[in-house]
Amino acid sequence: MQLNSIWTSNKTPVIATLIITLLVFSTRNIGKKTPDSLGSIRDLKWSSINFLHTTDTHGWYGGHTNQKLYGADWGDFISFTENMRSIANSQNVDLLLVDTGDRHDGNGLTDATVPNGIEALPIFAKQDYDLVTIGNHELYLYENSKQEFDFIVQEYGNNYISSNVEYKNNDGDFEPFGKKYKYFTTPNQKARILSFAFLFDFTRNNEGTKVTPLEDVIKEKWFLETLKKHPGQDVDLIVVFGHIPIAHTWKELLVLHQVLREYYPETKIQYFGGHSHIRDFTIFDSNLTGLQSGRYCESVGWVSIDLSATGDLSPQKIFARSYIDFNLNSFLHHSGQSSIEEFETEAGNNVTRTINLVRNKLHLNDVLGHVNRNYYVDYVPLDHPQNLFKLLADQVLPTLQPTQALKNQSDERIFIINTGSIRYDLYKGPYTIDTRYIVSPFENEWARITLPKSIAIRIGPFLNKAGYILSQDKDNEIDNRRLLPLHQYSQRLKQEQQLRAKLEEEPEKKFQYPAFSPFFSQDAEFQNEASITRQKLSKGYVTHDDFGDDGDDTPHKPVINFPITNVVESKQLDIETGEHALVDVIYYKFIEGNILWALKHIGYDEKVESELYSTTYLNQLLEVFVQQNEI
Ligand SMILES: O=c1ccn([C@@H]2O[C@H](COP(=O)(O)O)[C@@H](O)[C@H]2O)c(=O)[nH]1
Ligand SMILES: [Zn+2]
Ligand SMILES: [Zn+2]
Repeated sequence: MQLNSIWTSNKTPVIATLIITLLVFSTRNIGKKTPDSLGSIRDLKWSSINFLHTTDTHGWYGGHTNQKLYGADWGDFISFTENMRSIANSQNVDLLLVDTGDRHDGNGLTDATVPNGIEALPIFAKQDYDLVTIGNHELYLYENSKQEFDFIVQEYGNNYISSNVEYKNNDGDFEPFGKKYKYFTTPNQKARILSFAFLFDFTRNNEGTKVTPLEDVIKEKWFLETLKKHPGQDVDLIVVFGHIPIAHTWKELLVLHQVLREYYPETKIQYFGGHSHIRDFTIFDSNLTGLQSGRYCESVGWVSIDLSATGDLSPQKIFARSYIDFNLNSFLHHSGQSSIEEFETEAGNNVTRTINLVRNKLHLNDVLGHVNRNYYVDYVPLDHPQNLFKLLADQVLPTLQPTQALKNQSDERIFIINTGSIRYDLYKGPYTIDTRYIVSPFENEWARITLPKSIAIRIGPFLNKAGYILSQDKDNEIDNRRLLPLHQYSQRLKQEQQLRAKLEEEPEKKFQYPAFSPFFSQDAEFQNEASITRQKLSKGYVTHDDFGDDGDDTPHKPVINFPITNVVESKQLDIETGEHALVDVIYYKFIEGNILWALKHIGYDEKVESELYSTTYLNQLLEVFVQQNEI
């Protein structure tokens, strides 16, 4: 495909798109990995410099085996990027690949091994990234940090950047994961790029590592000297890519923005973010935008920047963004290929083969049980019968028994789990070894404290009242942000409110905005008419960002994310006993700091000592439950 036709792609006739789509469907092999929707795909806008971005992959390199919408695997992604690089080279523009961390925890491919990641990281590293950095999931366990330092940093060499995370070497000294920054020239356009990479202010890293908050780094000598060494006239673009949300509500990049603009008042700057698992694009100023590209190999982010654009322009004239669904329909479309044979590359196919071998070796498809219907993290409200937390709280957690004899065991128990410990929906169908890690990969043991009932019942509500952004208690180093899956605070909620408001303001547009979920509206008429207008679309991301709502490469019926609380409780209490009765409070050891923080703020001054309650991980408990019950 000629780049010219891509540049003018907005004018591409619908018929051409349909022909390509039909061709795509008629090719061998592809059906099993492509979504059923025949909806048209919005083209990418290419420019002088272009980026493909992944983040928070969490080991999903085998693709989503039961969701065709995200059915491509890492081998397909490698074929895609090879195709895209060819387009870029043929048009003498640049294409750079960026990843912003979190490669562990969330899929059998990474977590069913000891140490976790030992099979998945070499697969990830087959992708030829230009810029790679670290996420918090590379830092919980020392063994993962060591893999990162010994393997990923070595694999990517000068392309691995971390401006604020360090590793303790054999001499006991801290040295950066990779380089602290990179200044380089792009191969085709010869653009001069200065690049930094930051992790958010993460405090639960293992002792073999060190995270310096961004707010401190920007005062450090090396950082300021680097800015001075590369003044504005020597820099065509600054790229800051990091494991930090790009949302306006997140302070760190705003702080960085102030400093960068002092030194580079007019230089074009692009942020790439991560961690909160959403698609998002934000405008910081007319020459600075941020892109965030979702999670779990559901999305590949795209941003293109016109480096030649000068003058007082709106950011829309300089930057363009897209969120590409991680499937072969999208990959073929954007690479301009009409058949799988043309699209696939040798390197991509080799990686697909390796993934299949590893999945078989790890028995990820082995069936352990069966689930009769879907259970969702947040596509339904917390009290809905198909809410996964409701299933856990009502039925699964009460089956947990202590793994050892405990003194003074109470018949009354309250279980508290942080909702962030559940990573993904539980789908109808076979419950496999893979499912075990997809739903909850963490190997968190359970702790118990015994408290008067009047106190015990206040912990959960107190933690749920603690806000997300403002909940840090620096004195105690407690950060309640960790309790909740961050996408709950995503742009999506804000945007949905905007959409609702829009519907109210412009009732005539009502049916242009489909219902957000089957549970959103009680209005049957709305449901029926909306479903007529969207019958051709599959359910998926509908992203509303600072550039509007046309960023998703594939139009979808939107899903809603209902608000969920920081923690969910399961209570086994006796209404006959009084407020002084002793209750066992059982929680993951992982959130003990938060529990003690809540007790302190509730005003409970007694000394509390926790004991090990159980070594049965939540995913083991769930697995036995699925095997023994019809759910
Ligand atoms: O052992 C653990 C480690 C982490 N969590 C939860 O995970 C999320 C953070 O994941 P991101 O992918 O970085 O967003 C956070 O909510 C932690 O509480 C856990 O539950 N157990
Ligand atoms: Zn993540
Ligand atoms: Zn993260």
